[in-house]
Amino acid sequence: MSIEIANVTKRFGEFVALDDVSVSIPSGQLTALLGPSGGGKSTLLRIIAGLEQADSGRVQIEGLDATNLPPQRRNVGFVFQHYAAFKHLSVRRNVAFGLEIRRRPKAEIRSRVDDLLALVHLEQFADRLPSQLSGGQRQRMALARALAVQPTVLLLDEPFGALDAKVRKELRDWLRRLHDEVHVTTVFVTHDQEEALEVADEIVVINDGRIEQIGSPDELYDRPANDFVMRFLGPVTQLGDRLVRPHDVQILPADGHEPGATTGRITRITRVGFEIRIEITADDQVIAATLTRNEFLALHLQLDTTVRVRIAPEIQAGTVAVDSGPNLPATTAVT
Ligand SMILES: Nc1ncnc2c1ncn2[C@@H]1O[C@H](COP(=O)(O)OP(=O)(O)OP(=O)(O)O)[C@@H](O)[C@H]1O
Repeated sequence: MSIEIANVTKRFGEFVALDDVSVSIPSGQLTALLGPSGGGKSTLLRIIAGLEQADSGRVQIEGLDATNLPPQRRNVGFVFQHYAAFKHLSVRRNVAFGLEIRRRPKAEIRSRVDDLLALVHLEQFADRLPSQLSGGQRQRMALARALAVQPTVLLLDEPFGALDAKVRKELRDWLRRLHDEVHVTTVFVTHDQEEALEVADEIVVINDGRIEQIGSPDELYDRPANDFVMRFLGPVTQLGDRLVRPHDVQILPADGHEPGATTGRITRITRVGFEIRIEITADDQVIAATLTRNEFLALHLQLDTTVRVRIAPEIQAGTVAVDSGPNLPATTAVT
């Protein structure tokens, strides 16, 4: 294990930001800390970095007890959402900075910086100033700079958070490919479930200062530990007393005899790109289902059609019992 967090608690005044958190982050993987705003993700990352001290608990990095070490002795590299580059230095000098202050030989610095600029595809921008780069290019420069000193661990706090959706998506793919090349243990904070599901090897879901679940994207999506994780990772709907993904709701003709189905009436049909979203009202419950266009056409569904719905039998494992509270709106996702 590369990073071991044991029983870490952090308070800000009376407020408990992290409540007895323990997690092991494996070496060489890309791990996402995922959760809603204010849940404690950044605080945990900053405690790993040494930028914040835990009130109690321990932090080990590659076998080294880092609990009381200052950031510069932890051998971690970090990148934040708003990266503070040296404005008056070229891209090349920014990337070289950590090596220069460590007084590495000039030839070594030059060759390492060339390699890094190639890795982040910024070779042709080496002599520009940071202000002459796009936001995405600047974040790539920040990553190259963090990697320059060969950190044991790379910590990224919403590194693409300030960029527009398209650039975010490009950088996300690019981070995955970069990681496949470099394999440095990487922990990144995100509140975007799609980003975590797409990029991470492992996801730690943090909410309200506690860990809700740790697992691979598939484990979390297919076997959520609880109501919270299920809602946070994607749209859900309630069928009877179960939470289920709308695409796991099966719509059947009204005259069938399949077990476990509820009769209802179609009260809304919306087409969104390749999927058709259908609302079925059964008793007082509004159930959301999504179908592909072909499934929809095959079923000859229209407004007011009476149908029967059930959770597709093969996916019972991917549902959770509703914890408490009133009926949910048809589709909800915590954001
Ligand atoms: N220096 C501080 N002083 C007081 N409260 C703080 C401080 N830093 C964080 N907090 C509080 O601790 C809680 C957790 O903050 P943290 O930044 O870790 O959350 P987060 O999950 O990263 O959220 P976000 O995605 O919004 O950054 C928040 O309620 C925040 O207001």
